[in-house]
Amino acid sequence: MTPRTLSDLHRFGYLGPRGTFTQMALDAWDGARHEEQVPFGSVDAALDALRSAEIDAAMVPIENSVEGGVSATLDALATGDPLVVIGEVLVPVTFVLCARAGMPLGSVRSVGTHPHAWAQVRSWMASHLPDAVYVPTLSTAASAAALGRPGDVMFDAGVCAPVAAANEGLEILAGDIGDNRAAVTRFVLVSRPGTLPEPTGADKTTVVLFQRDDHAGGLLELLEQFAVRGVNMTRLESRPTGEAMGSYCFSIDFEGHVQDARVGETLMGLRRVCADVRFLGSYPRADGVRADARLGTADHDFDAARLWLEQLRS
Ligand SMILES: O=C(O)C(=O)C[C@]1(C(=O)O)C=C[C@@H](O)C=C1
Repeated sequence: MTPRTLSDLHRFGYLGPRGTFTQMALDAWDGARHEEQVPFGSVDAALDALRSAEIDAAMVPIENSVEGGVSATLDALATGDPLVVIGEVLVPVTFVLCARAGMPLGSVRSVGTHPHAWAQVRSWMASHLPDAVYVPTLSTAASAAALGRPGDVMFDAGVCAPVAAANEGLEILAGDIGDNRAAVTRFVLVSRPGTLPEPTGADKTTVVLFQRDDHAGGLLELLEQFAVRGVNMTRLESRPTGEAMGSYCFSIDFEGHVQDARVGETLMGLRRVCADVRFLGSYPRADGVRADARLGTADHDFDAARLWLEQLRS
């Protein structure tokens, strides 16, 4: 397969409709700003379109600093035809409560928004609209779009980004209603295998690990592979495989690029002790933080050790 480069990507899917935080992430991605952007109703729909080559890449949410991992994304990446992460974007999230013109805050009886957004405004809702019924929507902007369409809606107000409310001509009933003002969501740009960004020295790698069997110290065995090679993990989540009660896989992000010796050695170690290792890509970190190799774990340390072994064997 001819490797694709980032400049070969022209059709970008995202969790829509327009005005989602995911679209903001896509706009923040340099290579996508002036390319075709295609909204999808769900993360699954965007990733299915990517797998069937309808689009070249998809921007999807993966992790929020308050609410944690986005299960729909983690599960869709852990199963099905392989996809790879080729970049990440961090977006600060601020929410507004909006409604059609003429709806006073005191009359709001029901609120629609994405479950991740609802979790981030729970305290505000408890103190300002304690009796409001929550109605889940497929994204924050989907709640604004429903309010903006003529006809009946299932809820009186929506929680979304200010831009989504503005797009639909809605009134802001309250601004900046997030319980944590520093909330940030992390988005990943996903593509089909064949696109591997070059190492930058400030990279991350994502994998999903499937254990061989359930035994005492099984997770420790996996973690040791990282520890002994000085590889720092930045996210670790267990997700049910769906096969049986108690059957879990581990979704992990860690510092470094597959081209780094210590990352390569870690992946080989994991491959030996796991039933399966799904490689989900190496890509530049959005925060640009460089990982310093611990003493004895730099590329030249691994080269020197390999040379030494070769000499012993000859
Ligand atoms: O609904 C949106 O606007 C999204 O982009 C999704 C999403 C998420 O899945 O976490 C993104 C950011 C916010 O944390 C809330 C919702």
